[in-house]
Amino acid sequence: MGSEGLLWRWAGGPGANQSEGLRAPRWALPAVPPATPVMLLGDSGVGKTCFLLQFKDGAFLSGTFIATVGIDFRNKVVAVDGVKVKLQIWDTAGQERFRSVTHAYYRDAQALLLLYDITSKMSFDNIRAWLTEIHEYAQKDVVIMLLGNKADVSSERMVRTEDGASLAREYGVPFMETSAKTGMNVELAFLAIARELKQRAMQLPDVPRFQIHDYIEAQQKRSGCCAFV
Ligand SMILES: Nc1nc2c(ncn2[C@@H]2O[C@H](COP(=O)(O)OP(=O)(O)OP(=O)(O)O)[C@@H](O)[C@H]2O)c(=O)[nH]1
Repeated sequence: MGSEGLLWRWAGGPGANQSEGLRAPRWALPAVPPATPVMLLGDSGVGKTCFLLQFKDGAFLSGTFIATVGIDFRNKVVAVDGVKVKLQIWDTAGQERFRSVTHAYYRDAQALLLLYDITSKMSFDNIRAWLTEIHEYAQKDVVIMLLGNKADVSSERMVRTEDGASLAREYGVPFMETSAKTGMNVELAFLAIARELKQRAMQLPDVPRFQIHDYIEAQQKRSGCCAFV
């Protein structure tokens, strides 16, 4: 699959400081995009790459599972109330052996989509460990959303929707079940994040704060789909 590129600290990832790390030849440096970094996290196999590809290209690659190596990224521009927000979405490797690579990117991320697989109890049980890591490495005010992916495979469900919702409530983060295969709630997850980040950036003292939970619930009601926030 064509990738927009592996992300290197010197190669202009958002927040990347070019005095850090390796120096690349001038021709190899992409322009630094004015993009908002969003990171996909979760165990290997929960569907992070598919989730990103569904959002970016509206496609789902079934069949062979090719684990991500290190970290990869794609850009997508979304419109929030007529204002363009460029998301740079980092697809991280869920495998333990790449953890030290992904840790290096946490602090630059403005939003984190944390996925588990509703057919894998272990991926759900590991969410607490992921949240501990997030609190250790990410910015204090990073936007976090919990997503129970593969909701299309209901016959193999091992994690109840209520359990996902309850864990999200415990940590005070919004929650949705999603499917990278059917596209269910994929765009909504990114739009809610983009809206939250845009509102934060433009927050005026007298204007009430944007409520991401309310936004997701309203959008779900409008589409007649399944809100669990
Ligand atoms: N049915 C179904 N299968 C999915 C869904 N999302 C991903 N898959 C499948 O799950 C497997 C793993 O998907 P990936 O997107 O590669 O998983 P990942 O989280 O990126 O894995 P790492 O790169 O190792 O971290 C693949 O075989 C996908 O086809 C989904 O929403 N529904």
